[in-house]
Amino acid sequence: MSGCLLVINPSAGKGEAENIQTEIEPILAKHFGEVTVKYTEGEGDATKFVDDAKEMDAEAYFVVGGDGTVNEAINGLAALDHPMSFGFLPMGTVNDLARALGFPKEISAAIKGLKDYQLQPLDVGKINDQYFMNVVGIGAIPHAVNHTSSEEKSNFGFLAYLKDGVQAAIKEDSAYYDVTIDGTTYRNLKAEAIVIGLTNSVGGFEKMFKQAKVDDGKIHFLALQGRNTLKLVHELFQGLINGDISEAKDAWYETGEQIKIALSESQKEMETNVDGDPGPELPIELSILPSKLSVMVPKA
Ligand SMILES: Nc1ncnc2c1ncn2[C@@H]1O[C@H](COP(=O)(O)OP(=O)(O)OP(=O)(O)O)[C@@H](O)[C@H]1O
Repeated sequence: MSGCLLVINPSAGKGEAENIQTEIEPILAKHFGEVTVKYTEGEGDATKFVDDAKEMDAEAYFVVGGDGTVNEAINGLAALDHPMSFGFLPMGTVNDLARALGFPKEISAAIKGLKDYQLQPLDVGKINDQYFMNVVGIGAIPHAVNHTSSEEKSNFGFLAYLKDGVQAAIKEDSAYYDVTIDGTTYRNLKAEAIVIGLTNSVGGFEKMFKQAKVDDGKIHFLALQGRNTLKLVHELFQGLINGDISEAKDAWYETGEQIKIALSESQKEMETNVDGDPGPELPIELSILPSKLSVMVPKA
């Protein structure tokens, strides 16, 4: 095993991703030897290119792009029995995984830090037949995210659109769920929104699951119940709730390794959002692949 496949999404990071190539390529060459560069052209390329890396017997697969590109890369790597080392430079607007891994905020500092990286084990989540690295949302929040254009998001800011979207969606999206966590089934759980996370950074907010570690082998499950959901969402995202989320009124927090979620009988369809993009409709089955990947983390 040697060499590195460097995959660049030229549309990420306001067109800056291409310029990054000249800076990162020599660093990767020093670590892994020969570097082969590929540019993505559209959806799914960062997943497909993992096959090329496997054929090359590459030691590392490195992507430059936003969370969408990182999620695609993870979908390719997690399907391998023995994935090669994974690296990335966060060029998106949210960069949840980089936040969770404690990357420096400045991209130049992240590049510098990769001269002397460390390999961090990383859990990967599975939802039905796809993989996720960070978050699955169900109910009011994904409804708001899935139905808001990116212009609206950047014009009004994340919290503003979330607030409006959640407010509108809560009226119609309060639903009853059957949830099975590690073999125990809870029936007719009423919830306005469900958030499932693997790391402490959800949608750019770093205090949602304070105690979550990227390699704790756990899925963190939070159901928000009651009329105060909107207030609770706000407080959680702002980190206003002290201590454990499980102490919060109207919130039900659990962790598990296998989680099934279905709508209780005869209800309408319910959509999900997976790592920021629309995901499968319910029912869903989630599981955790503990320390499935080894990810390059820049040294501070
Ligand atoms: N050459 C290209 N031109 C335009 N779009 C591309 C190209 N290559 C990949 N894409 C698209 O870019 C998307 C991923 O973008 P990116 O990595 O910036 O993630 P993101 O989720 O938009 O990030 P964020 O929301 O954090 O800014 C994929 O959906 C893919 O279809």
